[in-house]
Amino acid sequence: MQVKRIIDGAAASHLMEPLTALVVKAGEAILAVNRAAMRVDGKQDGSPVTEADLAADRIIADGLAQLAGDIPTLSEERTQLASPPFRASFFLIDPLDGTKEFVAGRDEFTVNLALVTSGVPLLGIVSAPALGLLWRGIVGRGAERVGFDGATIGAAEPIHTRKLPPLGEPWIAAVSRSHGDPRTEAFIDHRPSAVRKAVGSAVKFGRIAEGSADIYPRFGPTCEWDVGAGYAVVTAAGGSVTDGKGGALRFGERHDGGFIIPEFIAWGDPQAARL
Ligand SMILES: Nc1ncnc2c1ncn2[C@@H]1O[C@H](COP(=O)(O)O)[C@@H](OP(=O)(O)O)[C@H]1O
Ligand SMILES: [Mg+2]
Repeated sequence: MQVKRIIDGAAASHLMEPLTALVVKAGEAILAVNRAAMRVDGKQDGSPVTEADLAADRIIADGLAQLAGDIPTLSEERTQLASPPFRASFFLIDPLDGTKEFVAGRDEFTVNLALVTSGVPLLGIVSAPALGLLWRGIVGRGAERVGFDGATIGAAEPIHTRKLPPLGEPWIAAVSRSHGDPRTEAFIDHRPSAVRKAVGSAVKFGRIAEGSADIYPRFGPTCEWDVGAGYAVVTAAGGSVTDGKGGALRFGERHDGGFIIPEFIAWGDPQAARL
């Protein structure tokens, strides 16, 4: 029987640099694709997939096999190969999050990579290749923002979420540019002084983690690979990510092969979750 590996925070910290290099390499492959000439296919769920999604997925799959081949992986582009539930540690990957942004020629798309242990994201990297910026963190060990140019990775800068501004002062709600929904709108409408900021993909989690946005509510469905890496980064930076009612989220544990997260809220200031 295969021994299932449990990666803790200390072991995860040894993986952070090689995983960062891998995510940056996947981003280079995405940027190398000519968006004007590429083919855009539709997936069964209606979302687009391009050669860039597949190229990034291949690089990450090969890299993870070399780096930690005994840890299972769940990728958006390879769900048929996954065998949930994942009880120990597994990698959770969205090789190109915000494909609609990418196809539309905008810059807010990301490579998301999380290491989940016992149902909870522990390590996360959210990389925005076209912005030359990534956000990364390990829960309990802090979060960082790192600039990069091609394969050259700059110095890491510690980041922290910010406290919710005092009552009456404006605060920023990050919202999807491509997938609005009425319940998210109502949630924000109920909170006075909230200013909406449309941001594509998991860049929203990065903005919460660095303290330039306060809340990212999402009352429409996303998938576990859209959220796992951002969950770890925001939590490591001092925030929290909950279900729509403030309860815990779990990852990789569903038996039915579904990976939908019906709703979640990322909070920069965990105290604000009580608002
Ligand atoms: N109805 C739905 N069901 C599942 N996931 C959805 C969805 N609508 C949007 N998403 C997810 O939201 C992501 C885009 O986020 P945003 O709207 O914040 O830019 C998409 O990621 P992909 O681009 O990787 O497919 C997609 O997976
Ligand atoms: Mg996605």
